[in-house]
Amino acid sequence: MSTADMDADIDLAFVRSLPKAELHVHLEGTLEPATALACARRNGVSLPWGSEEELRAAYDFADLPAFLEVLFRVAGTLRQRQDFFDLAMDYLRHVHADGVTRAEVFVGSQTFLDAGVPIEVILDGVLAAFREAGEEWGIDARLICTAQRHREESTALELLDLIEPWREQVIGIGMGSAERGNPPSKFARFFAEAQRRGYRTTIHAGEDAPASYVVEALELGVDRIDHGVAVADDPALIRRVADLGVPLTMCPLSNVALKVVPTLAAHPLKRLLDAGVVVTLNSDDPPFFGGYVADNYVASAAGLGLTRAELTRLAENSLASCWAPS
Ligand SMILES: Nc1ncnc2[nH]cnc12
Ligand SMILES: [Zn+2]
Repeated sequence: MSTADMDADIDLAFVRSLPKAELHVHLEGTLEPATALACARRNGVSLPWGSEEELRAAYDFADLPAFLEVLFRVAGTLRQRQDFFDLAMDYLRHVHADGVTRAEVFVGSQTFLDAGVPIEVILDGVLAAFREAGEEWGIDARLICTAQRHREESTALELLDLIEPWREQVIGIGMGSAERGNPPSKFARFFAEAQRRGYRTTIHAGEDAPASYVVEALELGVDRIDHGVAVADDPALIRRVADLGVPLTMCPLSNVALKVVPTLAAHPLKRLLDAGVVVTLNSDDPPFFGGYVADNYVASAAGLGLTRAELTRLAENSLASCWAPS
């Protein structure tokens, strides 16, 4: 069998056999439609979708803001410690089967705090699941607390104070939500304060906004960039990101679903990988975008003609880019 033939049959089993880290996944974005509806019933939360079919039909997004509207609504069904525990266990069970040995998971607490859920219900539920999954499956799951950039910087700083009692159990601070109009520089004090407190930092940049947002993110001294698709538009920035070795946590299925790129074949991840950028593959919000982390590897391989060697490199990059002490 020629090398080309061997690479043509890349399948889920091969991808799952590669040890890998998932570095870009939002816990609330792992909520499956059936679970969301069950949580809504149990917690007395009303949703505009009455059935799983109706909810799945809503997963057709014009862009990032349209997706965020649905995500925040669906995430609002999570209210109890058990909801957070079960959600984290379900996600970790799935990605353990995908070959994930380390998961660094975003939790966007502000959505839940708005609904009156106490911070300890969120964090203790999630952290208990991380411990149990570690004991049960040997997976190393860690928590990254994220702030939402559509809010004022003061609210992000308040979040840092709120999570202070969990400082030793939170490995990093991130930032998501509506990118355009909310540039990284808006949160300069927040990221400086997070770094002063000893956290690693990461920020969504260059997903729904131009390369200049990634430049601003680099100025904040973040350790990783989430997405970074727009890096590909600027040759000087490609070189800079490659030279700095700042990893990009890319999410190809998310980028297609949110119309960041028209098709997987048009995704710049292979071009960036070829240019020496530390590219990693991740799922973002798996049930919303049609796939978990291994599905992102398989779909990218099919769309871009990635070889087994390239997929192996992407998996190796993910482990090298995680925040475990080396
Ligand atoms: N793709 C994404 N971009 C920004 N914020 C998010 N929150 C969850 N998914 C997100
Ligand atoms: Zn994301």
